[in-house]
Amino acid sequence: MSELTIFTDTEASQPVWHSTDAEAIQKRLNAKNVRFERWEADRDLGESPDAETVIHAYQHAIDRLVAEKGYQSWDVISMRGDNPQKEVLREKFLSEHTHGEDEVRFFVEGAGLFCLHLDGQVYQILCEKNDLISVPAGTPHWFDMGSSPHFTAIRIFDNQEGWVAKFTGDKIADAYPRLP
Ligand SMILES: CSCCC(=O)/C(O)=C/O
Ligand SMILES: [Fe+2]
Ligand code: NI
Repeated sequence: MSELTIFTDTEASQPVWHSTDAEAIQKRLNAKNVRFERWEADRDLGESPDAETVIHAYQHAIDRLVAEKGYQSWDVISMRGDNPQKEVLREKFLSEHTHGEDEVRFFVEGAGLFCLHLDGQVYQILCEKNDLISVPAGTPHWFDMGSSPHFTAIRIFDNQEGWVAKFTGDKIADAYPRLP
């Protein structure tokens, strides 16, 4: 179940708001210009799908986003607990960063925790299968995949280069809850 938990950016131990209600989550996020929708991730991808399989299965969803917003490229990130890169990648995404474009992600398997640093607050969104999220360009954020990751997400970019991040150097992520 998707969840949103909101903290102030000065008190990491006491949430100020929490919900698992998709409509309430959407309302809160839309108020911050964050797009959050429940799409349908209903294709059978097998145990450990490669990128081509995922793209092929969800070309209709990619086409819809491209038609809507003119996005230019996409890729697939798929993580499992046995990935030898899991610790390195977890650390990388746990460093607060920004992108020069909206961060558009469609979760087609599993779950991961997006943490947005917005207007003096921290929005922790547990995104799961079926969730489409789009975080505005320039929003400081981090992402936790947990110690035993299990997710597949399609990443849609408004550039030809794909994933480009600017790390803020702020250690704020260290203070906030993470996935087990
Ligand atoms: C579910 S995609 C996570 C990795 C990533 O692309 C990113 O930018 C995290 O902030
Ligand atoms: Fe990011
Ligand atoms: Ni909860």
